[in-house]
This record gives sequence, structure tokens and C-alpha cells, in this order.
Amino acid sequence: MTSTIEVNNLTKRFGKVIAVNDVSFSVAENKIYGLLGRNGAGKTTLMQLLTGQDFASEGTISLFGQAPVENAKVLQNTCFIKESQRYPEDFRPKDVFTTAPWFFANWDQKFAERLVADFRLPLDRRIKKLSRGQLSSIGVIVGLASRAPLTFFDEPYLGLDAVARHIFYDRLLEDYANHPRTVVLSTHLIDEVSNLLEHVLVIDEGAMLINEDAETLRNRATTVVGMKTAVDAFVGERTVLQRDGIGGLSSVTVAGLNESERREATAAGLELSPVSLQQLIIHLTSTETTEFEASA
Ligand SMILES: Nc1ncnc2c1ncn2[C@@H]1O[C@H](COP(=O)(O)OP(=O)(O)OP(=O)(O)O)[C@@H](O)[C@H]1O
Repeated sequence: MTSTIEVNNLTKRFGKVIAVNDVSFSVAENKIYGLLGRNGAGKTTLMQLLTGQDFASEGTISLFGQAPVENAKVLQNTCFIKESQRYPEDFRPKDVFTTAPWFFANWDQKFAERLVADFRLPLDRRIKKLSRGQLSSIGVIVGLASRAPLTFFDEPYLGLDAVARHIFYDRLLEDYANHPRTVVLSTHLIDEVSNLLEHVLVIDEGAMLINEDAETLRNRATTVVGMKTAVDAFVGERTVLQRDGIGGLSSVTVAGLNESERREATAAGLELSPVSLQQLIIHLTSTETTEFEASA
């Protein structure tokens, strides 16, 4: 498998703050990655380092086999959409879409126009007059229509309403199927993007906590539902992530179950359902977590 990104022992310090702490990982070509983690975990810093916008304190980064810093060849194949994107004072959306093709070799103007219509973006209004969501939609359109071989979206949709967010997800999936590329998406709306993600990176306090195929990760926990006595008997000494119940019914989320354990649960009249990625990540990154990580 070809890697688009290779990171080795990457550290970034801001004075005493260690924003990224000795991180090593690779990102495979033509997959959609989720870069997830709590506030201040180091996601934006990591993306800034990867896109050559900041210097590493230690370690190495390779994009398409080369270091990204001041490397035009690498950067013209990379698109970084961030929530806080700034535009020249007098720019209107149409100016952004006129200049974007200068930077991105694969830019698709027709696709950009379709997205402008989808997002109902007023092309002639000054950018400083746009609503928060309209401003975000400019970034999302650039990120999609650039068709850069490597695209980073850092919380790209602040202010976008639910309809617009789903247009983004749908268009991304549709266009990715026709024009495969590597996408790294950072978001806190984990359940919304859950079906989009093929691989999940979770960073916590600067360190890489999870680097796993999304499907494998989802199978790391299961919710067992049924009569309280039967659920308790089945759960026994297993690691419990979450426990809910009402009346005689109980719902308990436990760390991964193998095939024979699943059969055992079903035979005991219990229902099994997969845990949501968001629930799992909340658990893995909440401060008291250690036992489940160790058992995974
Ligand atoms: N220029 C800077 N100077 C000092 N500390 C910084 C600087 N930039 C980031 N940090 C710190 O580094 C840590 C990581 O920040 P970063 O913005 O990468 O987090 P994040 O995961 O993107 O968070 P969020 O989800 O809230 O956007 C935080 O503790 C932040 O306060």
C-alpha cells in the first residue's frame, strides 16, 4: 500500500506546551481519514505541520515522499481548508473561485458552480458581509472542487446548517468515488461523519491514541441489551464502558466480543448492537479511561 503521508517521531513545542508529542504514523493513498480528538488535543497543530505552515520541533514529515516545508511541488498537490480561513478585504466569493484554479491543477469549475448552487452561496456579495455558514461553504467548495490529491479539512463547517453539512458529506463521497484522493477530515461531529471514515486517527494531549481502520474500531465495543439479570450474568467481570437501565431492562456497553461470546449472548436472549464511533471515542479520551485501552 502506498503512503501519501509518513510521519516519524514528530514533536511540536510552543514554549512549555507540547502540542504534538512524539507522533509517528502514515496515511495511505486514496482513503478518507478522520483526525479526531478533544479540544486542544493537537489536531490543528498537526495539520499545520503536515502542510508546511509551521516547523516541527523534532521529527520528520514526508508528503508524497518529500518534506512539505517550502516545497511547491508538494504543496500544489495539497489543499488545506481551515475554519479560520482569511480572504483579502474586498474579495467576493466569485473572486475566490476565479483565483483557486491558479493553485490547484485539478480544479473543476463546473463542479464548483454546482456546489455554489447547492450551498446557495451569493457569488457577488463581499466576503465580509457573508454569514458564518456562507463563509464556511466557500472553504468547503474550494476543498471539494480543488480535487487535490491530498485534502485536509480542519473543522470546515462552522455555522453550516444540517442540510448544508449533509450536502458536503454527500458531495464528498460522490466525488471521491469518481476521483479517489486522500482526505483527512478533522471534526467534533463524529457520528455525522462516521460512515464517511475509512480510517481513524485519535490524538489526545498531543499523542496518537488510536490509529485504526474504522470498521475494526467500531468492533472494539458492543452494546448488550436485555433483561437485567441476563445482561448482568453475561457481562460478569468484563470491562464495562457504559451502563444504562430502566425497570427490569439493562443496556451495557462492553469491550469487544469474539464470535463465540456473541453466540453465547444471543443464546441467552440478549440483543447486540454496535457502539457508535462517537461513544467509543468519548470513552477512550475521557480522563478516567485506561482499563479499556489496555484490554483493546
Ligand atoms: N501558537 C501557539 N502558542 C502556544 N500554544 C499553542 C499555540 N498553538 C497551539 N497551542 C496549544 O497547543 C495545543 C494544541 O492545540 P491545537 O489547536 O492543535 O488543538 P486542536 O486539537 O486543534 O483543538 P480544537 O479541537 O479545540 O480546535 C493546545 O493546548 C493549544 O493551546
